[in-house]
Amino acid sequence: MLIECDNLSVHIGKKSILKDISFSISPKEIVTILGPNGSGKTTLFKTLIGAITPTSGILTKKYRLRIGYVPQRLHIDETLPMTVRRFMNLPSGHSKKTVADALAHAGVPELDKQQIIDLSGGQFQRVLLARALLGNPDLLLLDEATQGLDHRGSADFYRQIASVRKNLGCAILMISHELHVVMRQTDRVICLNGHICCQGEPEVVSDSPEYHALFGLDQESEAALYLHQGHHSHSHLKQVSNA
Ligand SMILES: Nc1ncnc2c1ncn2[C@@H]1O[C@H](COP(=O)(O)OP(=O)(O)OP(=O)(O)O)[C@@H](O)[C@H]1O
Repeated sequence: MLIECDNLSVHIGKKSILKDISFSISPKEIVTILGPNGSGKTTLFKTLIGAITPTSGILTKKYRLRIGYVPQRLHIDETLPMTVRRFMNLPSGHSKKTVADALAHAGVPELDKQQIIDLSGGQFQRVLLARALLGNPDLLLLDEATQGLDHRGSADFYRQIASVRKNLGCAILMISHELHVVMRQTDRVICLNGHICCQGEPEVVSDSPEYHALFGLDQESEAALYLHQGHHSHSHLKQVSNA
């Protein structure tokens, strides 16, 4: 077990933001957090990295757990010329090989001399991913890392994430709005709306009434479309667990 939340609650001022959150992440697992705007996803991430102290409950981390963080977006001043290699060496320097390896794992080995402002959205997200890999994380947190990418760009990015897990063996916890795009690459989904509404394997969650209540029919039909494009059986699925 890398990280475990046991009945975690977070209040900011008098407002309850997260209530009775319990889940754990095992080594090499890919877990996706889904939730509508304002459901507490970012607050949960901030709590996991220690930027917010839970009001109650217990957060347990593996001794010396290394966490890599890929932010939703990062604003770079467009007047500031900066190559990818320089960006990768901020705030602290790394060997040329370490930077090259991280870019290769993120699927963009050729970008090191490029100017940051010339990168496409998808390339920049991969550079942010490479930067998060520099510390050789046990657990990678991705906060809506595909925001602004189209479906194909998002699907490509999630495939890259799956290959990072395969090649580097780190666990991945990511926030996404797109269950239908991410479901092939995720082991487990947690639906959050201040509390955990449901969690389980992606196909089970996408069929669950809790998920439908949270996301409505649009997501339902899109998820069904993606699900039935694949050739798999539903018979082996585990039960969804309700919190
Ligand atoms: N520092 C803060 N002070 C007061 N309220 C806050 C603070 N941070 C978050 N909140 C509130 O907590 C709730 C959850 O916010 P959070 O950013 O965690 O949600 P989210 O699921 O990440 O949303 P989004 O999908 O829009 O990014 C919101 O109602 C937000 O207004």
